[in-house]
Amino acid sequence: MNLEREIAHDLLSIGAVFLRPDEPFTWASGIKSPIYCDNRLTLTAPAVRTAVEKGLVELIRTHYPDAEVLMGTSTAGIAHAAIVGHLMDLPMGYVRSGNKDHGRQNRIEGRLEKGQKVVVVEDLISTAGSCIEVVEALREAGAEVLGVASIFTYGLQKGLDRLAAANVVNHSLSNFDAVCEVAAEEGKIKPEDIERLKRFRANPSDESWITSK
Ligand SMILES: O=P(O)(O)OC[C@H]1O[C@H](OP(=O)(O)OP(=O)(O)O)[C@H](O)[C@@H]1O
Ligand SMILES: O=C(O)c1cc(=O)[nH]c(=O)[nH]1
Repeated sequence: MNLEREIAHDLLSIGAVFLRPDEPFTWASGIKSPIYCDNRLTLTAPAVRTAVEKGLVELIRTHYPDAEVLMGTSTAGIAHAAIVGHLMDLPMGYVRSGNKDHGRQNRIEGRLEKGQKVVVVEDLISTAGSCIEVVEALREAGAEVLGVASIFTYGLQKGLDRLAAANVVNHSLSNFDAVCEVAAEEGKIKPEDIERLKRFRANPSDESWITSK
């Protein structure tokens, strides 16, 4: 099994992937979705957490060998950035969603020198809005952002277009297609629901999948 399928299997095995076409989730972007992938649950499942963090280490070594600092996205990316930073013996910090309104009023936490080569650690990419905001804050602070390392991506066209427009590279351990494939093989999803999921992924703003079965 390749890594994206192994991680898909791991996420499914701990119940981190919720398929609920009849009772849609609302994503951070406001999109109504038949699927929600809760990577936060990997933190409380040590065997899967180990697979995820080792995967992220390999991904960063392969795609961003010059990384000098890891920066987690708030909040779900922070723990992963901390664990991977520890495993790679790299400095780690995180980027808040906005400036803190007391203390040092930081948005970026941890020391960051101008010109340092940074990899952003994100748990999940839907529309890519969150990770692009983080990259922009880091660039504004003078960092050279090598790219994003994430656990899961939906591969939505909107996300891909936004990443390209912002000149941000992303590499993910697993993705929507791998989860659908493995879930179907393991009997964890009904064939008719796969069709609805695929229609959703092709065009999330067309909500006709909600009423059709
Ligand atoms: O690609 P996007 O459309 O930006 O969506 C993905 C983001 O949404 C989730 O975070 P959420 O806002 O739920 O906050 P959390 O990390 O604090 O749980 C997830 O952890 C990503 O950061
Ligand atoms: O876009 C989101 O908010 C989102 C989607 C998803 O599947 N999982 C998650 O944690 N956030």
